[in-house]
Amino acid sequence: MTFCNRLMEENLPIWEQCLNSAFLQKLGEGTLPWDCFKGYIVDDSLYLREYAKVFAWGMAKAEDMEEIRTYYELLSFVNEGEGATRLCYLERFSLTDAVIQRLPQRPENLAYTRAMIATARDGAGAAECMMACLPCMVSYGWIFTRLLERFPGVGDTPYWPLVRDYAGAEYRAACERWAAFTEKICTGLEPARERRCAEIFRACSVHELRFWEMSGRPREDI
Ligand SMILES: Cc1ncc(CN)c(N)n1
Repeated sequence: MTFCNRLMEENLPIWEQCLNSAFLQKLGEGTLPWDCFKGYIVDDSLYLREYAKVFAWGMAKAEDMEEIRTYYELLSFVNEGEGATRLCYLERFSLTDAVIQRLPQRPENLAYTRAMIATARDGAGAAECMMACLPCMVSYGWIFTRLLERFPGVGDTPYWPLVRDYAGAEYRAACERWAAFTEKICTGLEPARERRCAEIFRACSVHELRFWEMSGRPREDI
């Protein structure tokens, strides 16, 4: 089994808990309070801004152009794809990106992005950087594919554009590319560094869970 497949398998119980969170279950059923969804979109837009900085650290420490191009591709996928859906939702909430950029991240969100940025900044190189950002990418692909299987009716809810982004073939193909790149840079790591990488992957999977739990509560400042 590849290193990435092993990490994903080990972290599936945490991703299951994400899928079973009140937020995602209600989203699938179409009963999620609009206020909670609004809070999620705002926090996630702030999260994606901070997430971009993880790649900046990756680029700053890169050893060759292929690595830089990979971070660049990841960043533009996140910015143009995920960012675009969030902008559409913000418009539906009569909010603008400029307004929400001044809002604080909620504590669970801040703890997550701080940990990711510190990992990429202080890590030895690409392996640690990818460990910090991979759970974000691949857990969403896994979760939303299962969500759509469990709740096919989600296609008739206002949450469909979000679900479609992550349950689709394009996102799956992108996750496979990123996992393949990660596999390449993690092949042959010495055991202590491999263990450290597995710890980062797990810690970020737990941060994902905390983010979903947080999203079950509405923000009070919008
Ligand atoms: C918190 C979080 N985690 C993951 C994703 C999907 N890249 C996201 N948009 N937000």
